[in-house]
Amino acid sequence: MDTKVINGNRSRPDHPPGCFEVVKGVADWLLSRTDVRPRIGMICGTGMGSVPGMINVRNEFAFEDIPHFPVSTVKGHAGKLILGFIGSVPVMCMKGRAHYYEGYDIAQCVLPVRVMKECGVTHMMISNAAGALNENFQVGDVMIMKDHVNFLGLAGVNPLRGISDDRFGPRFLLTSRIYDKEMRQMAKQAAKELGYESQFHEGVFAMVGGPNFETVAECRMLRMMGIDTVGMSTAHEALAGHHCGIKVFAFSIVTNKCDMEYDSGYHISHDQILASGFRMELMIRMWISTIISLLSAELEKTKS
Ligand SMILES: O=P(O)(O)O[C@H]1O[C@H](CO)[C@@H](O)[C@H]1O
Ligand SMILES: Nc1nc2[nH]cnc2c(=O)[nH]1
Repeated sequence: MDTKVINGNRSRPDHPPGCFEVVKGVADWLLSRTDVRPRIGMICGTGMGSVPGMINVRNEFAFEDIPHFPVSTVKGHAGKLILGFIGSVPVMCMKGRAHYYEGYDIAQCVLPVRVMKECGVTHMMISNAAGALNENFQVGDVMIMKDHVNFLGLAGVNPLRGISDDRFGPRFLLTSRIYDKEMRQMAKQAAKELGYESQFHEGVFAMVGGPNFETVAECRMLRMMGIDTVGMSTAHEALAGHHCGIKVFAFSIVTNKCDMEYDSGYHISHDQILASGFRMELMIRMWISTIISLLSAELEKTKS
């Protein structure tokens, strides 16, 4: 595969970014450079930059050095793909992600998820920094995603749009059970074992296009719709993962509350969001390693 193509101009009409040949080519490129055969795929979002520190690293690649990979331009997203082990579990972990608002096609945004699948990933853990709409959520809390409202997907900005290739998954996909029940159960059990229960919730996330934060009217509308947290990532990745048969687990770290009142003097910035995330990293690391040790028994059972 040609690795010298420049990011942002890497697709050809006969090889669109989401096509199977490109995805397989990227997976083969990676697998030929590592001995790790990953089972868990991780996407670490804003504020989770040090979470991959728990990995016993075997190989690390900058996104820009991986053919076709979308490169993150957002502060706090290192743009590194790590292959290694958490305990005895082989993992593939993205330290940062590229977002739709950075200008990528939605199919390019989910290319790493499909590459994970082709590399052997069976379970995925995705994080996002999000604003809380639910009045009971506090900054520093975590919300396990039970479901999502994908505003982009509903409007047709959907990674499943375009030529349908059965090697990924079906044309028409059932999405009422995207977030794996067993993994959510393990995550709740892990929070309980660690004594974190009071900070953990389960709820509904909304993905919006960004990059602006929401108006007061938008926040009120989202809350009226029953949405608990809002962010600018994850739903498309979860959708692509579910589509290709990966078991998906995702969570929001609550980095801010949303602005529900006019003239409230409310202020939020990406730097504040990053700082809120950093404060939660130790807790998240403990929690994730507990989930992975609970998951490792299931992974053993399905070892090829
Ligand atoms: O979704 P992640 O990558 O965690 O990042 C969230 O934080 C950024 C805003 O501060 C946005 O990119 C939003 O999507
Ligand atoms: N859209 C959106 N994304 C976020 N990411 C972190 N906080 C927020 C927020 O309040 N809104």
